[in-house]
Amino acid sequence: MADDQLAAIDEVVVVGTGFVGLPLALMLAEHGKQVVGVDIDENLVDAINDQTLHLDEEQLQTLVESDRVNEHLEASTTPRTGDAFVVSVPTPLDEQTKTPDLTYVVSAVESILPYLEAGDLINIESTIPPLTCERTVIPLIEEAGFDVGEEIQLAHSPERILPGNVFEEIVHNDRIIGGVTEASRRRAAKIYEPFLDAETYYTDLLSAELCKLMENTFRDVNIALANEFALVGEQFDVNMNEVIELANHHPRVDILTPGIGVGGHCLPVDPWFLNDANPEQTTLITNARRINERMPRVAARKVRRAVADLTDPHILALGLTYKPDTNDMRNSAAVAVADDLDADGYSVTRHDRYVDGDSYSTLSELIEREEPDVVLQLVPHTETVAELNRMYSDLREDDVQILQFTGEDPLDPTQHD
Ligand SMILES: NC(=O)c1ccc[n+]([C@@H]2O[C@H](COP(=O)([O-])OP(=O)(O)OC[C@H]3O[C@@H](n4cnc5c(N)ncnc54)[C@H](O)[C@@H]3O)[C@@H](O)[C@H]2O)c1
Ligand SMILES: CC(=O)N[C@@H]1[C@@H](OP(=O)(O)OP(=O)(O)OC[C@H]2O[C@@H](n3ccc(=O)[nH]c3=O)[C@H](O)[C@@H]2O)O[C@H](CO)[C@@H](O)[C@@H]1O
Repeated sequence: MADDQLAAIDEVVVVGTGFVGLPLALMLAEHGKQVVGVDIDENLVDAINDQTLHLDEEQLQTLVESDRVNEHLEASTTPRTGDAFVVSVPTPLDEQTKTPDLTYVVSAVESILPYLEAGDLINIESTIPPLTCERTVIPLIEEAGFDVGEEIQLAHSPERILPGNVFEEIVHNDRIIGGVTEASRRRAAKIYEPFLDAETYYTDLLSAELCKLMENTFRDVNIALANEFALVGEQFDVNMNEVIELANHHPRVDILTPGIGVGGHCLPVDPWFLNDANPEQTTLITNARRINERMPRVAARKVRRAVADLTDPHILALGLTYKPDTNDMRNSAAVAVADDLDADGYSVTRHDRYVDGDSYSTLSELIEREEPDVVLQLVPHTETVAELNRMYSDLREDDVQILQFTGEDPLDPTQHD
């Protein structure tokens, strides 16, 4: 079937309006689609409808406040009918068993079923384990009496946006669309057509599921390699970042940056989905995970060593997010480092202006209030780094030790004393 013979997509129901679903809903509404954003979080639904959301990317915030978006986007706690349903709900990891938790996907698909009509499209954007569409999603739709592929089109287009650069990436990242049929994937592409300025690649459902998991596993394993290099470097007392930079001058070498650990919603989670699918063949992947999970303990050890000469130091920990210039604390290595020091009996006070808003006005005011012996910068938020830079000499005069995991070697807190 030629693309122009596929039924139009005018009304889109986005189920799960969090980090992934909301930007899509905003983009579609801005481009004139009639969008219903469904979420079980009533506060979020109200905030979307009242336009009182605060997003940390300027262009997304502009969309939240746009009249056009307001006219075309309505949030609701229950689905409605529509031409296409996009599922963007969480797919967390059961921390005990390291297995995927599909309960949100199941309840989201179940919530759509009463509103489904022959001719509709369901597109899963959530990151899902291999064969989730075939073994979980398709049976749910078929139990509701629909023939998947004939009456209901099904696609999986995993989201690839990078937190911190969502507006740019939602438009310019190439899209992978797996479909149960050719018509399903081509029709799913129509969802993105209004704003996508990138290539679309078509495949089957399973390949799309695997592709997303492989992308994040690739990054996680490569960060683990950088971290392992940093651990090797420890014994030689060399700055491994400099060595990595030298190695990266090789035309086929591109080593990533070692750090205090790998956080976020995706990299610490998705590799386990592959492990769950095939435990025997994923030993490199799980070893890499374990290395990355170990890094906060390594970082805490470095801090302990750096403050060993101080008696009962009061440590002011700055930065609690999983990476700089975001307010997202999910699986944050910085929190794990602070927890480790806490558990060891250190007095640690934590602050992150990206997370706790106006808990302090200026860093100097906070330092005056807390009177720390050590300022430990765990996350290099641009603003915090600039503030600390300005305060170096004053802090040194007051005998405050400054440790920053942003120095030349990210695993060795640069000491200014
Ligand atoms: N955060 C990222 O960087 C990112 C990037 C790419 C892909 N992903 C994947 O996208 C999916 C969503 O992640 P996220 O970061 O947007 O999560 P999120 O927690 O920010 O948002 C998910 C939303 O779904 C809502 N929800 C849960 N169950 C629901 C239901 N049954 N019906 C309606 N709403 C429901 C929640 O209330 C929440 O608002 C996950 O599979 C994730 O792995 C995330
Ligand atoms: C393949 C890929 O790119 N996927 C991205 C990723 O987004 P993310 O924000 O989770 O990714 P990162 O920015 O890599 O950060 C993760 C953690 O790794 C630490 N880190 C990073 C680089 C490094 O050299 N050394 C490090 O130590 C960093 O501090 C942080 O804690 O998953 C999203 C959801 O699936 C994707 O959509 C998105 O495309």
